[in-house]
Amino acid sequence: MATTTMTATTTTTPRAHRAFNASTPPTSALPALPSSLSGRSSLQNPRKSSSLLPQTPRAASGFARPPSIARPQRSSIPTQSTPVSPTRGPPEPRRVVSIASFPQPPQTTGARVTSLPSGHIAGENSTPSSPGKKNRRSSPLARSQSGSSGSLNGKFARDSDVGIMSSPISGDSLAADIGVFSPTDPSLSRSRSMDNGGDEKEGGNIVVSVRVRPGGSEDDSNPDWLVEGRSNTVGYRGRDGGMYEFDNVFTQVDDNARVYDSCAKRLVRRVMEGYHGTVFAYGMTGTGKTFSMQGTTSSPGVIPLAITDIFSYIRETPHREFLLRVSYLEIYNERIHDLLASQPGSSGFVPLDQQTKGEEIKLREDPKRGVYATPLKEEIVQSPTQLLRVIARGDLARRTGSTQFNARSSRSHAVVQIVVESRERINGGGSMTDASNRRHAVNGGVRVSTLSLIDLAGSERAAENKERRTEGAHINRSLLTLGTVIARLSKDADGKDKDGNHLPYRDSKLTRLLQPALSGNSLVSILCTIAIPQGQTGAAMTTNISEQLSTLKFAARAKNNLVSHAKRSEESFAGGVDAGSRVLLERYRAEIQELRRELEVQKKREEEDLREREELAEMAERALSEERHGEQLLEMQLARTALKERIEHLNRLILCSKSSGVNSTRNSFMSINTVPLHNRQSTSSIIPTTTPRDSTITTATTTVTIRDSSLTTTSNLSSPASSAVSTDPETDPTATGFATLSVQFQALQTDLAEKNRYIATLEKRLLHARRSSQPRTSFGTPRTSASLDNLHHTSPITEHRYETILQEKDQEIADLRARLDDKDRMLSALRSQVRKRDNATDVISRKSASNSLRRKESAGSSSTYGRSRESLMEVINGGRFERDSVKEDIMKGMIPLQLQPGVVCGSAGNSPVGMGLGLTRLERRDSGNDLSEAKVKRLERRESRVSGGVTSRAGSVAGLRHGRRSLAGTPVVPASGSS
Ligand SMILES: Nc1ncnc2c1ncn2[C@@H]1O[C@H](COP(=O)(O)OP(=O)(O)OP(=O)(O)O)[C@@H](O)[C@H]1O
Repeated sequence: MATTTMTATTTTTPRAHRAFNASTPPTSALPALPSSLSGRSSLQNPRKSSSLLPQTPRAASGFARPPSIARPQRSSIPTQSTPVSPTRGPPEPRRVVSIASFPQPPQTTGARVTSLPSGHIAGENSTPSSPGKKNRRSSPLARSQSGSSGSLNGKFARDSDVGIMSSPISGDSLAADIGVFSPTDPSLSRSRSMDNGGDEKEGGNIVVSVRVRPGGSEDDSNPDWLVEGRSNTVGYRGRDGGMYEFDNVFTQVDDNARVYDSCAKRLVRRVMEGYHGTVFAYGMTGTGKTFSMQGTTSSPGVIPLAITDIFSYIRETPHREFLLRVSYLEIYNERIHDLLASQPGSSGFVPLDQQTKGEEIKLREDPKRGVYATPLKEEIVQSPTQLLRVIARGDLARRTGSTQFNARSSRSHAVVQIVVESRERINGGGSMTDASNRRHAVNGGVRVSTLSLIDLAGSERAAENKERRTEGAHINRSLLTLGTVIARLSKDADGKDKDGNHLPYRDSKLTRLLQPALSGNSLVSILCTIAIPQGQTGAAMTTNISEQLSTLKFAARAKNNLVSHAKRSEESFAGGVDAGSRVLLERYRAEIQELRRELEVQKKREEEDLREREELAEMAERALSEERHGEQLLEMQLARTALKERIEHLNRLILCSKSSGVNSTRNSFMSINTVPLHNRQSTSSIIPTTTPRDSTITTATTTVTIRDSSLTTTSNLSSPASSAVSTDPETDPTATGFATLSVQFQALQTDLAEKNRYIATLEKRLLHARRSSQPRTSFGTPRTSASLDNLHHTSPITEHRYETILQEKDQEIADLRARLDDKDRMLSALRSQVRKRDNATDVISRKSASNSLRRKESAGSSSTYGRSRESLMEVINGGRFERDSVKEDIMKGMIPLQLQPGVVCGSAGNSPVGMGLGLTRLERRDSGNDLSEAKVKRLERRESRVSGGVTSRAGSVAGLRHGRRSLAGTPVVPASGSS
């Protein structure tokens, strides 16, 4: 942005003490507050402690008060030296530099407005004085003059640090030509009272400072001006000039941090303690008011630094709780606008003609609140960042425009008001965010204080632009009113002029708004900004110098006339707080308590709800678990039943395999086999568990036994003697064998039916188990599925058990099926045997008939024998055997002949095969088979021989006899012998 000649050439920007970023406020601890203003040593300021600085001698006391501001008093400079404060320790040795030693100004002083008289401004032989600010404050000019020899040496001394060429002037001439306006001793004493922390004293709460803006050129010097930061003096040697002393004089090199520390920091702290405070910047346009109040990112001004300090104070004061609210207004053309309510443009700078005017704010007066603007938006802020953002928003809405001296001139008075409410806390040490600490906060009074930070619009004498002129007129009028009010203020007449007349606060909105501060209810810090005129000539220079002098005079009046008897604000208590009270802290506290109560109620309600929900969930869970339990019970029952049945079944099997008499004796065999299988359970209880493999073996054994029984029947074929017996079931062992087979058959039938039933039951249950588990895994509702999942996931053992049971069932079914097959085979074998038995019976009966016939024939008739033989062969070959298999078996000798159990015979006519008594199992003998074959062949051969010759007939008969004897059980005699 372009600047005017005054600003565009600025090259030396003071460096900030600390970096500052509005978006990221410093969080680190701020430097400790100075204990008192007077306590600051000049050593803290490098500039002031610089040995290069021209040192002014100290005066013992201040100046006498000038009779009028318009005409500064001439040299009534005391000569005694400055007393050393006992509290400050030994004074710092100072190099006394007389202003007379300054180099002479150039002779061509066209730029200088006035001709300064020659002479010394400071004595060379001044005594060292304390560097303390307090001492320095006490009439620097007086000090300088008291230390001087009374005359200026005619030389100019260059204050290299300040950059001001000072003209050597005599004290008298200085007194005559420079308007020396100094706050007199009484006001200084009041200033000191604030420095010492005496907050109840009448004076001392007004701080007036002057800041000199750096010039545009490298050589900021102007021999007509004296700016003495060390002695807080500023003077002009020209016409209407004078030397002024203030609480603070900031030179061109002083930065914003130093300005804040010296003129606002303590005031801010006092505000936090409950005092009202006002800081405002006054000066001609372009002299650095906004720069001082707002600052820049690299050099934050009074407002951001105050905000930082406010929050630092809150952090450091745990025994109180605070509430901050901020408002931001501007007085533009004598109208008040709420800068927080207006909507600025998206860009930072909004031209005046584009800016919308917000609702006009009226000023009201209240005995408690004083003068206040309404309606005004107040925002409650909780952090420095938030507060800075709010103010930055207001800055964007502020009216600015270009003036001759400032490209972006503030065309309005801007007032930031920060209301601080605070209240003591009973437990002091806790955190504000700690709920328990907040709960224990004492219900004490709330203290309300206001910090007003005001950036006034700059006064401007001449403006070319009409709009600027209008604005300037308003600005100037309000500033004039302000000056008038301050000029007419009387320390002794409370809020009235010395004649007792009311002060014209109402003549402008600015003075109206500042009334509480100006009338003494507030601590006040006034920062007046000036710029040493440079590069101007003629009327412009004259005007400019006049403006700067006017500012100095204003500052001098303020310092001289302003009175503050600010008291710490009273605490207002909760009892008196109504809904419209300003004490928001109390209202909020009440609201918070109310909300907390509501929260408690809500919490209780939620807890009840939760409890109810939990109960419901518990019930539902219980129902679900009952259902699940029922299912589990059912499954367990099924499993148990299946297991029981399996045990029973196994027991049954065991009993079968373990029956002691089954394989030992015939009787036991018979007794076992005659007892139906299903009735054997009574003896099973004593038998331990066995395996299915055992049962299979047992079954196989049984099968063999049955086969043995069938052999009995077959053996009867060649035993005519026993055939008669065998027809009698009571006595004939063969008949007994038939009965056994029949009983066995029945028992097996029964067992088979039982097994079938058992298999059917198992299959049914298996089907049921699969059906009940299938929907849960694939088609079940989410809940059922979930319950199954629960079952599965929470009980893998159960799942595994079911798997095992199912596998066992399958295995069992397979076993049973295998056994069934065995039974089937047994049955078919039995059936086959039964049929064979029937056939055999038939054959035996036929054989008996044949034998009787042969006996008849053997009595002497060969024809009879021939018929008998034929009939035998007919029996054998004539197809009277119903089944070829039996015939073949007999023919091949596959079925050993057994007359009775235990007796095995070979074929007739051959050597005896052997006798085995007590054998229950007959094994096939190949020799026997061979014998049968041989026998048949022999018979065939003999048959051919019979047909061929008689001699062979006798042998055949003998053979037959032998065969009959064999069948009768007689010892076998070799056939050859008989023949
Ligand atoms: N101490 C300083 N150091 C560096 N630059 C400064 C200083 N004071 C003022 N300036 C610069 O001078 C210009 C004008 O300053 P500023 O806007 O603060 O003046 P002002 O008094 O507020 O003017 P107006 O009354 O017109 O608003 C700005 O560019 C600012 O940066």
